[in-house]
Amino acid sequence: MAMEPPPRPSNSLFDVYLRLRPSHSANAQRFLDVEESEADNPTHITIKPPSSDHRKRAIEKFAFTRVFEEDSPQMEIFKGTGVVPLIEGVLGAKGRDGRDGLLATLGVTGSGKSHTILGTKAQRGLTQMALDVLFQTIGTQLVQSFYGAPAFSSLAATDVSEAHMFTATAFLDSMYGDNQSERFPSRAQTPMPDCSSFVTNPTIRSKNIPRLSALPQKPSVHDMELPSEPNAEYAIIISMYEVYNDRIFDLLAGNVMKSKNTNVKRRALLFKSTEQSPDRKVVAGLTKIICGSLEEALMILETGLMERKVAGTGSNAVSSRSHGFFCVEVKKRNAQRKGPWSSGTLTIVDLAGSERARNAKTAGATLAEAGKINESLMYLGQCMQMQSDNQEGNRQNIVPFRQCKLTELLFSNSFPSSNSRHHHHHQPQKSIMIVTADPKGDFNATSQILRYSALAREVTVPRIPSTTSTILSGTTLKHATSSSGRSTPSGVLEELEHANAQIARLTAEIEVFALRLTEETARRKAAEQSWRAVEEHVQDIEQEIRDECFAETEHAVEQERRRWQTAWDAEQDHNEQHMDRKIDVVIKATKAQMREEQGVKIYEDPDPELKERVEELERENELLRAKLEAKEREGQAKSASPVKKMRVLKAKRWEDPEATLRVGMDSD
Ligand SMILES: Nc1ncnc2c1ncn2[C@@H]1O[C@H](COP(=O)(O)OP(=O)(O)OP(=O)(O)O)[C@@H](O)[C@H]1O
Repeated sequence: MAMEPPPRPSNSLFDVYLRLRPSHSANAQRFLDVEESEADNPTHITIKPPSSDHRKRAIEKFAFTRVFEEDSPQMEIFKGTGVVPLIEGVLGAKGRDGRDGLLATLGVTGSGKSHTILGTKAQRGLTQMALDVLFQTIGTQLVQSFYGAPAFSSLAATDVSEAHMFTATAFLDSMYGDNQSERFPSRAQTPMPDCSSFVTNPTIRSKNIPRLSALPQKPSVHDMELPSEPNAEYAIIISMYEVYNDRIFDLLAGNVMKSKNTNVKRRALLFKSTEQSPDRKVVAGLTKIICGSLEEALMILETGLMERKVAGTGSNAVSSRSHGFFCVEVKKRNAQRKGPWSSGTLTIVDLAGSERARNAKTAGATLAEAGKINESLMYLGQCMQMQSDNQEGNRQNIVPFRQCKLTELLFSNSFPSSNSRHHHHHQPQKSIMIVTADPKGDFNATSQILRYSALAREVTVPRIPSTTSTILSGTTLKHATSSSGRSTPSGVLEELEHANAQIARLTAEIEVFALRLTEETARRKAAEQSWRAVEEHVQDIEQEIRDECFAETEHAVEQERRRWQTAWDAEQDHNEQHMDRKIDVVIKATKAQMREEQGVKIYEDPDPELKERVEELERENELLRAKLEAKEREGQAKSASPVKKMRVLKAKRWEDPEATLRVGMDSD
């Protein structure tokens, strides 16, 4: 790749900075050098494989937006990497939406990512400085955000991500217990709210409470106030999550810290489009905290970091195994007219350290984890390479950011959505990547990161000093060179020299080819992997479609069956009725015929009146029988003989009028 002049206009979507850290090991060999620059700030570095590695001699040169050397303090990084313009973008121009900003650090484990972005016990990182500048700029224009304040409900209503929204005071109270809120007074002077979704666990209180006084105050940014809109009111909403094994976990839900159990099952969140945000994906269901002061925001940050650390101790206490996301939403609206809130988000990302799986003395789950980290960083590398190719203006490649959660979260806001007519007001996100490196650290891991993150790269192979000339320079033999081709000593030497030069050139070429081959192999593997991922995705989609089609067909078949059944039943009824009518007609016709032909008396079905009459007679009969029995009992009592009694009963035998009818019908 030809070397490009690197300092690109800062309005490009993606800037990549390199920060070198002072090395621990004084004796280790340095493999990275910063090139002197004619401009004020260096932009190029070269790396040479350590001399212990005899096989490789290629020198690689990389270009960055700017290179910060070992002695650069935090403040220089803050001012020199464009974080301040990023914050200005998030605040937005007058009357306009803010522009989303992304600040991320990338580097080998231990190269200084967390040091840069989150600071140390003694020094603040870029995150704390950025928060300070934000709160300082907004000053008294920050809204009252307590429960019941008009701003609180309107902010909660504006959220499109199905978030659980809390005020900082309520959140901190729920995390650390009673009365803690007095220690971090909100500008809003929040009354004690009802915060039912958090259950205070008194056992974890005192130990974990981050102490504000213990947090570093330096470097100070008190002289860095940015312009704000005079008649606007602002709100600052913070959320934090981590991406671990390609799954998203809320860092402010307090799951791990509250249960004390580091293996507590955490619910993964989805990155999806919601009902209120159909054209833009968001992390749905996060805990979001409305902050009333810088102190509150810092406490929230510490709380989320603690959760990340505690959740991570199960696997590795030292290195960050997850990608940490810290999001600051800045909302703005007219203070008098109120109206809708506009919004811009600053996302700060502490990426997991890249390391070679075989270097990590880990096994099982942790190894799989390392695999996931490397995989997601590899996808990130692909995206960054394509992005930088695109920015060079050569080609317009599609950046394959949908390959994993990490790249999706980092890049999906960087491009206009395919459905751009819906959110034309969203400017693409501006991103800053700070690559950290130890110039005396792990050569292989560092060079890999530099290769895919640099804005431009060039490989050269230095000429090897010819062995002949080395021999010659060490001897007193100084023959005149001969080009005649005769086998004079000087002619042989010349040929030898020539051959050696060719060997050196070919060796150099082989080396460049070997390097290219390694890269191409890595690219092929990456392409194969993404191909497999796409295939799996396609299979999933196919299965989904099959399932859907199956369900639909089942439904349609069932509906059709029911419709058919109803029709069949109706048809049956109709047929039966028809048949009955036919039988009636036949019976009537037959009867009429018989009457005509044979003069036979035909008994008709008893008509209803006759039936009533029969029933009446039956009842009467019943009555009479009862009377009769009564009389007989009376007679018995007067000592009539039993035989005589029987005779009386037989003589009185009652006749069933229907029997007569039945006889008539039988003969029908
Ligand atoms: N520029 C620097 N100046 C001084 N000390 C530094 C610098 N960068 C890093 N360090 C120190 O080196 C150690 C490791 O750095 P850090 O934790 O930031 O690495 P990391 O890249 O975040 O690692 P991991 O991927 O494991 O999280 C820390 O003690 C940190 O303070």
